[in-house]
This record gives sequence, C-alpha cells and structure tokens, in this order.
Amino acid sequence: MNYQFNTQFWQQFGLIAKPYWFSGEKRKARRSLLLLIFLSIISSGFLVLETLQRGEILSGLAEQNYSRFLQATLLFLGLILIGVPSLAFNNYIQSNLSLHWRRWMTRNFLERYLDHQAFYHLNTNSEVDHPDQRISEDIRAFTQQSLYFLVLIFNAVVQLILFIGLLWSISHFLTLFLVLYALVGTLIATVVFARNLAKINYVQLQKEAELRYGLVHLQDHAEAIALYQGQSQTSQGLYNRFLQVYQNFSRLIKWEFNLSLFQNSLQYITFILPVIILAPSLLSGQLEIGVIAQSESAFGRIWFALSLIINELEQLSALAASATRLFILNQALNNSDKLFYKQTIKIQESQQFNIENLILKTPDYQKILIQNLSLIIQSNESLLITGASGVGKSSLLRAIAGLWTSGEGKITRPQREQMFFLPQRPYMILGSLRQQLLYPHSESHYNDEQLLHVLNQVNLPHISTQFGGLNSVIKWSQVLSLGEQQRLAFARLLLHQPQYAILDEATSALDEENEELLYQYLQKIEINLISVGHRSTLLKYHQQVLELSENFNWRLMASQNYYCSDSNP
Ligand SMILES: Nc1ncnc2c1ncn2[C@@H]1O[C@H](COP(=O)(O)OP(=O)(O)OP(=O)(O)O)[C@@H](O)[C@H]1O
Repeated sequence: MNYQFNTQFWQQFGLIAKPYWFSGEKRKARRSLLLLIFLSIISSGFLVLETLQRGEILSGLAEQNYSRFLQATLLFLGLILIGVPSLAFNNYIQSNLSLHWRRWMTRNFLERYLDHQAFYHLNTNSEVDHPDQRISEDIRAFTQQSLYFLVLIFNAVVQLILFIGLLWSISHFLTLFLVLYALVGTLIATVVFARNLAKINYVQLQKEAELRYGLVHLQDHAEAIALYQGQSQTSQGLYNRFLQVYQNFSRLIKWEFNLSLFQNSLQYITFILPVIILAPSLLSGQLEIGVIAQSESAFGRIWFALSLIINELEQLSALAASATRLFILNQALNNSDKLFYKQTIKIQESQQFNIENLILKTPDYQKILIQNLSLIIQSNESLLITGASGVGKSSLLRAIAGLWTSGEGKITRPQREQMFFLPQRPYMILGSLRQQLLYPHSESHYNDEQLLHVLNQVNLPHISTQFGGLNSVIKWSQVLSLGEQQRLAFARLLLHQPQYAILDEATSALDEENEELLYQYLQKIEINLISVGHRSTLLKYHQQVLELSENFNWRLMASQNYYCSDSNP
C-alpha cells in the first residue's frame, strides 16, 4: 500500500480521477470546471484589489486626506458588489460539480461491482475490505476533496502571482525570506507528518467500516441473537470493534496535535514578521502606515499559497487514504474475472446438459470436492444430487452457475437465462410483494390476477391481504416463516418458467405435503430439475441420482435403482 505522495501515488490518483473528465458528460463537466476557474480568478482579483483599497483607506485617514479616503471607500464598496457574489457562486459551482462527479463515479463503480457478479468474488478477497464503504464514503470524500484542493491550489497560484508582485515592490528581502520559510516548513511537514497521517486515516476508514458492518449484522440477525440470548457476546464484539476505532483515532489525535503545534508555530511567527522587517523603513519615514497594512495582507496571502500543504495536511492525508482505497477497488473490479481465481473449469453454452471429467476444488484451491465427474442429463430428465453435509453438493451447483471455476473439466449447459436457481437460504429482496415475485426482473408482464394466482398455487393465498396487498413494502425476511419464504421463491420460479430449475434444498423447511404440491407443478409444466435434497420423497421427480461422498467419490444411477440400494437417503 502506498502512503507517500510520490509519482506512483499521483498515477493512481489520476487513474481514478480521469475517467469522468473523458466520459459522456465531459463537455458539461469541463464547462463547469472552466467556470469554476474563471470565478476563482475573479475572486482572487477581488482579494488583491480589496487589500489595496483597505491600505488606501488607512493611508487616507493617516494623511487626513478626505478625498483619498472617500475615493478608496467608494471603490472598496464597489468591489464588494462584484466580489461577494463571485465568492458565493464559486462555492456553489464547486459543490454542484463535485455532486455530479460523485453521481457519475458511483454509477460507474456500481455497474462494475454488479457486472459479471464481481460483488460475489470480491467478498472472498480480503484486500478489498468493505466495498460498500468505498462506494459510498470514499467516492464522496474523493470527489469533494479533489475539487476543493483543485480550487485551493488554483487560488493559491493566482494569489501567489498577484501578491508576490505587490510584496516584491515593498521589500525584496521580505519576499525572499517568506519563500524560503514556506519551503522549509513544507519539506518538514511532508517528511514528518504526511506519510503517517495518510496511513492512520486509511486504517481509520477501515475500522469505522468494520464497526458499521457489525451493527448492520446485529440488525440483520436480531432474532437469532435474541433467541440465543447472545446480546452480551455481541455487545462485547461490537465494543471491541469500537475500541479499535477508538485506539486508531487516539493515534490520529496525537499526530494532529503535533501537526497543530508545528502549523501554529510557523503561522503565528508570520503575523509579526512583516512588521519587524519593515519597522526600520516605517520609523525612518520611508514607508507609510498603509503600506505596512498592505504588506501584512500580501504576506498573509502569499503565506497561504506557499503553506498550502502544511495547513491542509490533515485533509490531504484523508484524501490520499480515500484515493488509495478507491484505486484498490478499481483494480479489483477491472480484473474481477481473472484476479482471484484461475479460470479452469470450462463452461460451454448449449441446449444439452452434460459434465465431462469435472474436478471441483474450493476457490482457494485447498480442497478437492469432486473428482472426475462425468454425466449427461437428457432433455426430458431431472437429476437429484444427494450426499452427506459438506461433501460439495451446493458447490457443484455453484460450478454449474459459473460462480466457482476452480478445478478442471467442462460443463455444457444452457444459457444462464434459461436456468433459475433457488439457493439454500431463500433471498427476500427489499421491496414490495410484487417486486418479490418478479425478482430478478423488475418489469412486469403479469397483471395482479396472475400474480395472485401463482401465490395461490404455492399455497400462500393469504399473504397478499395479510400484509397490505401486492404493493406493500415490508421486511419480508422477518415477517415470513422460512417455509413461506421457500414457497414465495417457488412462486418466482413458476412465474419465470425456465428450462432448468436448480433447487438447492429449496423445500427443506416445508412439510411433505407442500413439497409434493410444488414439485408436482414443476413436473406439470415440464421444467427440468437439478435438485439437491435428502428426502427419499424427492426421488420420484428425478430420473437420475448423483450421490457425492467423502474423499471426492461419487456414484450415479437411475433413481429406481437408488431407491433399492442400501445407502438410499
Ligand atoms: N468460499 C469457500 N472457500 C473455501 N471453502 C468453502 C467455501 N465455501 C464452502 N467451502 C467448503 O466447501 C465444502 C463443500 O461445501 P458445500 O456448501 O458445497 O457443502 P454441501 O454438500 O452443500 O453441504 P450441506 O448439505 O451442509 O449444505 C465445505 O467443506 C465448505 O466448508
């Protein structure tokens, strides 16, 4: 991980920042950026002229010259009329542009996160922790802070150019002294503080994400934790997560304290420096008092420009941490299909279904689950997969889906759109009952009557009225029993009517009567089944049985023979 502001860091930064400015929105984005730069010039010009006029007002007063005083005051008021709206508009454009940038980046990351099911693979990669936080928090910080610094640096450069002339005309020595002073300060700040602060900020983001994840986990598993009476263990776990946040933040506070000492020491000396250096010229009558005020202002502005890194080091370190986290996520998303696993099991799409010499391993390649499996499922046949817990039944389904590719051999199967998977744990989306039924599609080709009919078919005639109709949005996973959720999942399957239904213990929570009802519907509409299950009652819906056993052994037989064999389920 890179915590230094070196070339590599800036390359990574550029890689994250660049795409938006070359995207379909580039014209609008660049126009806003140009406007922002223009407003920055106006605002900086306003600051120079306003400084000069303030000096003039003071000099007019000291000289007791009424017309000089009046002219300077009127000019000052005129400047305010132009300058103040420019400053406000400047902020408005900056916030707006960063919001658009954030929208674009969020969409871009989200699309790639969901594309090719990268979210599934990323979950098993420890380097890319908490992609949720990277997509929400880090993108927000990155877009806001990048523009903030861009404007700040631009303002600094403009003010440097404008004020350095003014200060140079007052005192060469003062100008040179200030430049040297700021350079030495920046060097010390970068070497001593920057690297440590960026690292601590990076860890802070990580720890905050872990704490938030723990709290969300508690919310998601509230019932299980309450039934186990696991509150004290959970509370301890959450507090431990918070302690890590606390400890790292304490380190951050200490470093910020040291930085603040350093910043303030440098800063306060600059308040008195111009007066000390120019005092002899003022006392000897060479300079007016107004010039001292002008030089103080110019000195302050130049100091602001030159000490940008020193003064903004905390923010810069936070930006560096977010940029690094986004860079890592970006890289993982770009390589999600090849980064984590070697693609070894071949998948071929066809109307046939067969498996040839399959060796299936866990994604970390540490354990062989199935060795040399070959089978054919005829177009009018169904397959029941059975075997002891943990032998690899669900993993075989993952390989068929293309989620796990670790191993060897070839799987020939129809396109994914023609296959419908019901996973072991029913998945209830956050949405209405209608969306629940239509999932994973969002557009409905079905009217209310058809949706209610399918609910009836899966023996859930009551849930629509019980929970406020098809459009009511509630936490379905909390209000429906496991068996009801499994029946709702079947309703989805009946609506979609795929060529193949892949059922991973999809009726495990149902009584035999309900299970029979659902399987009979599937048989009636002639969907090919690949089921994982333990009950002998399932045998009659499948023509073949694949039994997996320990030490990656397997046997395949016709279901009627399996029924008679001595190790039937
Ligand atoms: N992401 C993973 N990384 C490494 N190993 C895994 C992963 N997921 C599962 N495994 C391991 O793979 C083996 C097979 O798991 P699988 O879920 O296929 O078992 P199963 O036969 O379906 O069991 P059950 O009947 O209990 O659902 C298990 O030993 C499990 O620990």
